[in-house]
Amino acid sequence: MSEERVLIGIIGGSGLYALDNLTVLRTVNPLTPWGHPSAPITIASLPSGTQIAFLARHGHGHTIPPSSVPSRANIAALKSLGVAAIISFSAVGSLREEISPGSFAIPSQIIDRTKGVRKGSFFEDTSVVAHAMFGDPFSSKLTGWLAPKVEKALEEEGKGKKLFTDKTVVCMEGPAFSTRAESVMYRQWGGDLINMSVLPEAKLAREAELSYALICMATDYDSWRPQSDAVTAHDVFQVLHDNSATAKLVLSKILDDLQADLIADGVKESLLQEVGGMKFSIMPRSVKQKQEDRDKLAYILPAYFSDLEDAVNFSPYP
Ligand SMILES: CSC[C@H]1O[C@H](OP(=O)(O)O)[C@H](O)[C@@H]1O
Ligand SMILES: Nc1ncnc2[nH]cnc12
Repeated sequence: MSEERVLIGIIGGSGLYALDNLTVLRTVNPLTPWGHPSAPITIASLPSGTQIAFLARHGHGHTIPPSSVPSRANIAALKSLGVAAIISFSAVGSLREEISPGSFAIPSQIIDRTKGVRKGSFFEDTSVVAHAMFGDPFSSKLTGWLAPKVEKALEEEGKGKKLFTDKTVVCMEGPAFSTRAESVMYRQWGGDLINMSVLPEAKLAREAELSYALICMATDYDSWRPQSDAVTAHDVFQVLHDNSATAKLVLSKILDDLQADLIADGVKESLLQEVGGMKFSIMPRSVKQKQEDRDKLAYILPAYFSDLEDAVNFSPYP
């Protein structure tokens, strides 16, 4: 398959609305069966020629609150462009003293504290039932690949920012921040970080068989520290700017390597381990499944739902 396919998707969260020093090739705004993404997606090229797709989760100008992010359209749109791996960024609160604001973290687990108001599955409202495997909600191969590279990039930046791995992120509904009691409770539950964005994004990436990793940038200590004021949006904004500069630097140092490893022979067994993962998650075909629903799902999973011959030849691998 052509190396020009856009394999890497970047989702920018609060404070990360665009990437610098890239050549913008075009912007696209695919109309998916779940609507348009949060914002037009920028297809940009690194100096090496590596192309990436960048999407601002909250829209340009940050107009979309966490509960209203069109995550299904976002993931479906990235998949439609040929993206195979997503690196998603999130501004998070820290639930641990050692994860000071400015620190970076790549979590391995999620605790779901959203309230059921977000559409959380591509299969919702269809006649097709599926249960994605989600015990390990992030791509362990992609997070394992990222960790040493991000750590090295942070060291090279020289600002003393640390990277934490194997952490648990609590995803709350918002938009108000947690109460002090909730914040203390999340710590007791084993939460290390807190945001409002990783769900259903991570679940949808899994359903679309995309490798997905989250890079968290701590902006505050949430509200569990008895001696400190409870978090405010102002606290978050103060740290966002510096964090997003670091995120851009990290990306500039790792994207070419990621592209190379995604297209390297044999890597499909590792970095893209999610491909094929839905095979045993979807209930067997039944006459009760509506054709229109199968057609809709073919947008993200052509290998299982497209009745066209093309589907046989569709390769999710680069
Ligand atoms: C601006 S504070 C709360 C807001 O920030 C985080 O956004 P994102 O994950 O997109 O960086 C958090 O999840 C909340 O949506
Ligand atoms: N304390 C916090 N709670 C939820 N989301 C956040 N994003 C940044 N800080 C946060």
